[in-house]
Amino acid sequence: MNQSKEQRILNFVLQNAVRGDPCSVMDTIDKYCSQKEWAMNVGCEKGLILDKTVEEIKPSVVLELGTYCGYSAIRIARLLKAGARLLTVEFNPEFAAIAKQMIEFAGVQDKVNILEGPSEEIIPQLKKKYEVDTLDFVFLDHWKDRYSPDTILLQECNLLRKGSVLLADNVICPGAPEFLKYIRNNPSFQCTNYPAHLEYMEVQDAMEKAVFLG
Ligand SMILES: Nc1ncnc2c1ncn2[C@@H]1O[C@H](/C=C/CNC(=O)c2cc([N+](=O)[O-])cc(O)c2O)[C@@H](O)[C@H]1O
Ligand SMILES: [Mg+2]
Repeated sequence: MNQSKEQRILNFVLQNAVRGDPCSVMDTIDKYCSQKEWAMNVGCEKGLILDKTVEEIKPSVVLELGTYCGYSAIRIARLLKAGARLLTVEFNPEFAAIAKQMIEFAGVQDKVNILEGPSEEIIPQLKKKYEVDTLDFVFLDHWKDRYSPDTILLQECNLLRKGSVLLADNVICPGAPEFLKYIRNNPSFQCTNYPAHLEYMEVQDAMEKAVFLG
C-alpha cells in the first residue's frame, strides 16, 4: 500500500531534521512542502503572525482545532512558558498518529496533549475531562465551516474569559465567510485582520484575530 503524503512528510522530517529541535522540524516541513508536495501547514509567513500572537499573550492554556501533521502545534508549544500546555484536537486517527510522532521528534511532547475526536465532542469535555477552567488562546485551523459553530460552542461551554484570544487561519483562502460575518458583527469580539500569503503559494490569504470582551 503506497504511503500517504502525510507519512512522506513525517519520513522526510525523521531523516532530515534535528531531533529535539522544533525550529529544525518546522523548517524541514516547510522545505518539503514548498519544494516537493504542498500541504496545509500554516507555514512560515503566517507562522510568524502565530508566533507574535503567542508571545504577546504568553498563554498558560491553549486550544488548537485541527492538528493535521502537528506543524502549528510544534510552532506554538516551542514558545510556551514552563507549565503551560497546548490541547490540540484532531479527528483523523492517521493524522493524529503522524502528529504525535512529529511532536515527539521535535521534543515538545511534554507541553502538548493531542485529543483525538471531533471538536464538537471534545470542546464540551474540556472543563471536566481535561481540567480546563478557561482558554487563554485558541488557534482555529480545522474545517472552515466549523469555525463559527465551534466559536459559539466555546462560549456556551464558558471556556472564554475577558481577554481570551482567537486566531483563525485561512479567512481568505480557502475562506471562512460565515465565521467572519459572525465574529465581525458580534460586539463581544474585537477583531483584527492580518493579510498574508497562503502557505507556500503566491496566493492572498489572511488570519483573523478576535479578542473576547466578556
Ligand atoms: N471538527 C473537527 N474536529 C477535529 N479535527 C478536525 C475537524 N475538522 C477538521 N479536522 C482536522 O483538521 C484538519 C483540517 C484542516 C482544514 N484545513 C484546510 O482545509 C486548509 C486548506 C487550505 N487550502 O486548501 O489552501 C489551506 C489551509 O491552511 C487549510 O487549513 C485535518 O487534519 C482534519 O482531520
Ligand atoms: Mg490552515
